Amino acid sequence: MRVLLALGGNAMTSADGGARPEDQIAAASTAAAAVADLVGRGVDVVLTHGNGPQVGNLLVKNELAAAVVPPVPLDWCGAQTQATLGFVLMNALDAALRERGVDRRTATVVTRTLVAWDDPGFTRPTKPIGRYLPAADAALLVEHGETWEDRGDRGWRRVVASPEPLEIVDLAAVEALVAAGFVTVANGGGGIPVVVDADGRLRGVEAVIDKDLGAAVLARDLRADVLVIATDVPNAVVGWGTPDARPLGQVSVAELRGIAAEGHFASGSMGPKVDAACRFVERGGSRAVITSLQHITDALDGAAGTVVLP
Ligand SMILES: Nc1ncnc2c1ncn2[C@@H]1O[C@H](COP(=O)(O)OP(=O)(O)O)[C@@H](O)[C@H]1O
Ligand SMILES: NC(=O)OP(=O)(O)O
Repeated sequence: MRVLLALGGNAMTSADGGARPEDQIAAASTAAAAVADLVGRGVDVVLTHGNGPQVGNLLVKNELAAAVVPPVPLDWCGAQTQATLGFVLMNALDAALRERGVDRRTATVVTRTLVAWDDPGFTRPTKPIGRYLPAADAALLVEHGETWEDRGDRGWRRVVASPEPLEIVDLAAVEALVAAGFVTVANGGGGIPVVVDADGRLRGVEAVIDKDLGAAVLARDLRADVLVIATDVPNAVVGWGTPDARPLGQVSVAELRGIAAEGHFASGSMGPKVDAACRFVERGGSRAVITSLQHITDALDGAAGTVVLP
């Protein structure tokens, strides 16, 4: 069985959202243990990951240091997060595989994803990145031209352009590594967004793709049997935050689309996960799962998580 496992930003930082190197190394180690268990059971795992906290933090560093060293654009920051998180994940995976006596190598592909130059996402920022701030601090940055959004209890968060992922440019490289037996990390942060210029060249664009929507494209193109979206909650929940909250177990894609249309899944968090799971199944995937890292093995056995079926 081939599984495309998408690790959320929450699986790559500490429980309180900490993104210090030690937080990320510890979180990667927890995620790697779950992945190595699956690989040890004979599951063919391809990994992708979020980069929202990390890419937002890098952007801030660039902006603060702009008077001293040349700042780099957001797509460069995205590429840097793929490399850094790939490196952290490979170290963690190598150790977890070795501890279990599983003889598999790891690799990371710096992956570009094609987007349309005229995607409406470029004019209407929707992707939350970086740290949370109190409303008053966010208001100061809005005065400087940034777009910030109220994200509820945790505060305000910067939002940036997030175009639709159309095609994984480096799919062949990912396929070659997977076929050669590497546990492969690819398309981190949904892929580095690129457009085709008039002269046919690829050029990076300043945006952050939603990693769950990118994962749905990669899972389809790798002909994965299952897309697993790992986050910090065991299920997608109908009536989230209300006394009538009800975790979803097995659900058909048509039923889940109907529930989503009623507004049960927040944009920028559970909304894109549900959309990605539905897209994968609608495009021929046999199963998509939304659950927490702790439950992925049970979820693959159909005993946990929100399992989306045709
Ligand atoms: N209907 C819902 N069911 C479950 N979780 C929800 C729902 N609506 C919003 N959420 C929030 O979505 C979060 C997961 O999304 P997100 O924080 O973007 O995850 P990740 O960083 O792991 O990709 C949960 O922690 C929860 O707070
Ligand atoms: N690129 C992206 O969707 O990252 P997060 O999952 O960390 O928000």
